[in-house]
Amino acid sequence: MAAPQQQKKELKVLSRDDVGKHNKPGDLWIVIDAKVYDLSKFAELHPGGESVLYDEEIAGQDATETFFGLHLHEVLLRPAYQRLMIGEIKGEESKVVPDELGSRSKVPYAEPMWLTDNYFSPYFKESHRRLQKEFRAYVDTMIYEVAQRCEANGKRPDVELLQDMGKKGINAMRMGPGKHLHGRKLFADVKGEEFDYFHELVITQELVRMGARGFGDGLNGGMVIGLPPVMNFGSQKLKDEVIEPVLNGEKYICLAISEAFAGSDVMGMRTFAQKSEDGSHYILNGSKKWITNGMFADYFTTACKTDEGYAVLLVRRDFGGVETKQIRTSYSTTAGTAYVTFDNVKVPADYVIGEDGLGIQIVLSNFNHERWVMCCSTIRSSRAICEQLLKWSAQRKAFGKPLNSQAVVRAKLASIISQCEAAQTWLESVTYQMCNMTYKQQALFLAGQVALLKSWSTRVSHDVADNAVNIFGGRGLTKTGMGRFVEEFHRTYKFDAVLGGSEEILADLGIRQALRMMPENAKL
Ligand code: HEM
Repeated sequence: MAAPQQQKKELKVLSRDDVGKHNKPGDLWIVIDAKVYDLSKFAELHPGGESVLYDEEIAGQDATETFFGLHLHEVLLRPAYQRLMIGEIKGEESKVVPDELGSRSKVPYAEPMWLTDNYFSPYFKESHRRLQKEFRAYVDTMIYEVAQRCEANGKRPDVELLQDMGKKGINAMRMGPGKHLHGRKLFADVKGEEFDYFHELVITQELVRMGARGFGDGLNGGMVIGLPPVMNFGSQKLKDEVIEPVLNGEKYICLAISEAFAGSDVMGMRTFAQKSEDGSHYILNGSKKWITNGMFADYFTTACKTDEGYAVLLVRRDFGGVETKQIRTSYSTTAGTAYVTFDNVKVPADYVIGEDGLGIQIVLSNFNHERWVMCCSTIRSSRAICEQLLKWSAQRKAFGKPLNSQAVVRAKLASIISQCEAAQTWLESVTYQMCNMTYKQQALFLAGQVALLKSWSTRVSHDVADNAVNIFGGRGLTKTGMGRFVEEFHRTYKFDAVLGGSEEILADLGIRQALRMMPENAKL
């Protein structure tokens, strides 16, 4: 996960004896990793308290080991704390060097195998690798800080950022391969005609490394699931009105399917659209719940019942009668999760997406891809937590030894790392199938695979989150400091286990699909 970078500044060259003379209140220096910090004024502001700094093993001494047992290295890189650095110890070099922005981690298993030195992959070609490299640099330099800020203050992601992503073709790439990319200028000079699901996997997996789950969904999560019905089934008029403004970041869209009355059982929905006698419009009434980006969406891709069965309507906020209320979920309000009510909304008949009566097919056609995107993200987020654990268990000492010297800790690491590797390998194999199948074939042959993969991936996340908190201890339950990524993951991994079909429903779907395909001669 990226962090601010070290700034260059002129430092005094000092000896340990020089430092040792500054060891009391009002005159306090310490050494951390061969650098000298003047904490004289900071001591009383120190979030960990003043007294710990005056301990005789800390004040005027080398506090490296103690410091790294209690803080993330990024603390030292914050500009406010960089100013405390006044010197360096003569003849000594700092050992802890932060990863360059955009670089790959050298921690084993921190990157998927295809991205790790000395390993090979049949799937990822030069353009995937170029995209990964350039997009990681973009995420680290342009998105990371915004993500942390919005995750904390709950405000929607910066419109300027979404528009910049629009200009660079990133929003369009997040919609997956297709004609919408042909001839379009894309990020990292990827050719639209060559863009495949592995490019999309790269973008999705790079985005979630930030560890800010609410922000990740706020960052046009609604577009990823709400725009495909318009792109795949909408009339030319709707496509012309909606697609480009949404991809440019000028307008926002969300998918409004789930209700207080119906979650995974979409057919149980109650929102109803009554067609007018002259057929010119519908009157829509009902409510939708847990609608990602609903708070700031201009368009709502809305599933509802009609006299024909089910339909999907494109509802514009400015039709009137649409109200959105913020739902406070366990992740940040930056995702704009809304409770949406439609109160006698007059929807022109040409805002039906596809045909009235075919709503369920449209809704279902979107699910496979949506679930696959969730697999990409939950599997990569789990890996990012494994990286935190590998680092923490090497850095933290308990009972006089690093945590990783305990066999029980190593056994936990072995179990969750193996699961992450297996999940990524399955994901890449499914992705390869997607690259070689039509959308229809995917629905036929991969719905079960994707359902099982998603169901299992979130079981893996569950195991990772559970073990991560146990290894991090209280810090894994703390929103600031060393365990903040673990705390955030533990609080939010369940979103993937529930959204897009809950774990149990999807596991069952996977098996029902398999049973349907059982050969006749294998049935008793
Ligand atoms: C440049 C020097 C230091 C800076 C800038 C600094 C900064 C911080 C910050 C920002 C926190 C809040 C938690 C976090 O964000 O990680 C914290 C907590 C803490 N610090 Fe420091 N600190 C420094 C040195 C030290 C030293 C030398 C000690 C040695 C005892 C220490 C002991 C603690 C403790 C015990 C906590 C509470 C940790 C917890 O709740 O888990 N700090 N410090």
